[in-house]
Amino acid sequence: MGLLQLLKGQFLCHLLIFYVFLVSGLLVNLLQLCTLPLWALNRQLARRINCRLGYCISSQMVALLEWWSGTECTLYTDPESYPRYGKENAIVILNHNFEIDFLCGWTFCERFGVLGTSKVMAKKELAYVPLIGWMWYFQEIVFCKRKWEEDRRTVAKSLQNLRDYPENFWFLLFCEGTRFTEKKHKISMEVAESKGLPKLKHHLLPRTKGFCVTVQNLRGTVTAVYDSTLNFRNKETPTLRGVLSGKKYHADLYVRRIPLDSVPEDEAECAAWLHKLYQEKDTFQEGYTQTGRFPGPVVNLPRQPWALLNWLFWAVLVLGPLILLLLQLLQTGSTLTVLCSLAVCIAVSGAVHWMIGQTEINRASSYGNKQAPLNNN
Ligand SMILES: CC/C=C\C/C=C\C/C=C\C/C=C\C/C=C\C/C=C\CCC(=O)SCCNC(=O)CCNC(=O)[C@H](O)C(C)(C)COP(=O)(O)OP(=O)(O)OC[C@H]1O[C@@H](n2cnc3c(N)ncnc32)[C@H](O)[C@@H]1OP(=O)(O)O
Ligand SMILES: CCCCCCCCCCCCCCCC(=O)OC[C@@H](O)COP(=O)(O)O
Repeated sequence: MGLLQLLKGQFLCHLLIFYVFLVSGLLVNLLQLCTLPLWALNRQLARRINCRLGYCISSQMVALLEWWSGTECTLYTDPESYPRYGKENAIVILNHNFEIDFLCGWTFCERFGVLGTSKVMAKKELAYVPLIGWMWYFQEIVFCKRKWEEDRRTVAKSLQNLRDYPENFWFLLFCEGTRFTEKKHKISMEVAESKGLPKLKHHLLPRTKGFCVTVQNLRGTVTAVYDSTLNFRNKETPTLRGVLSGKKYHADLYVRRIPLDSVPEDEAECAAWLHKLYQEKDTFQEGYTQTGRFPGPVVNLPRQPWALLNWLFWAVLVLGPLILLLLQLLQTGSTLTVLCSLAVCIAVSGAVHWMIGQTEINRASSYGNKQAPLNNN
């Protein structure tokens, strides 16, 4: 093991990375808060500023994946569709099997220049995650409670807001609604059976309402659906803790561009269209399991330096004062101040632990663990 690899496993390094993330993230959140009056004066400018501020936070996680862990991301897609990526508004549909799938999604956003504007239909609980959740508020992320009676109005309203968004965006939907577990899979396949739908091997049965309401509200704004299927080489199950410890993974993403015009307008037909899409996705996953690759040619997509440069900028800005403070502490600090500093370190590492915990499947919600009543329209 090289020295660098040894360093990457050290707790102190993790603490420093998280310190930069935490302090810069709080500064960015504060700047975002300062843009509040601007929303009333010039909404489009406020949005553009918040995209860039949000980028300062999310790209740190991308830098962690691309530059710290060295994870490689390979894109399988049709070369004719490729030039459109990042140059149009799109709804992205992704399987939800991995703890870092959102991070791989962000990496692709970064490579196509839409990281700052990337959107997702996220569970409401994530709105309260410090830094990321707060940043999302200013990025006009669509939150749902996964209770259709409550979501149908709020989700449609948030989607309507995106209709005059000033920059190209990708709107991510994990239609399965929750991460894949064996138990959730078994239950959702019982639902599939009761609805007379074919069983899926690698996916949960998709929840169709969020997709249909998205298509309804973003028709005319979004031009395509990017049907994306993610998998990792060597049957790896990547984790954010692994990434933080410098473990290198290899992600493969298969993307099909489907013009939005070919998605039916009628709700029942739209739902049936989505079920059929998931049956096809299941075939691609099965193919990957058998052959270790997706169909279609590979597009070479090198990582960009911007995420790393952004991290270096914030590191210089916030680590400088920390080093000065620590030196002062060593020279003049009483036992009490040294103990207080230790307590701060422990609090910071507790915060890391809690935030990373949000990504862990073994701490996933119980959503999908029991059959919701059928026909809850
Ligand atoms: C070129 C490169 C391309 C791509 C790059 C890839 C990606 C990059 C893109 C963007 C990146 C952006 C951001 C990423 C960063 C971070 C994201 C991180 C995390 C956020 C993700 C989440 O939080 S996921 C959870 C929240 N989201 C969702 O749930 C969305 C999907 N859900 C829905 O659509 C739901 O319908 C709903 C939420 C709108 C409403 O929920 P509710 O529970 O009320 O659902 P339903 O009404 O749909 O449920 C009842 C129907 O479901 C049937 N049923 C009952 N039990 C089950 C069961 N166990 N399993 C399946 N189905 C079940 C029931 O029969 C009802 O059926 P109907 O036929 O009546 O609908
Ligand atoms: C650069 C330093 C990085 C330090 C680590 C910071 C960690 C912050 C991570 C917080 C990001 C949280 C995003 C989690 C997304 C996610 O995976 O949500 C799951 C939901 O879809 C479904 O939830 P569930 O029903 O529970 O499966």
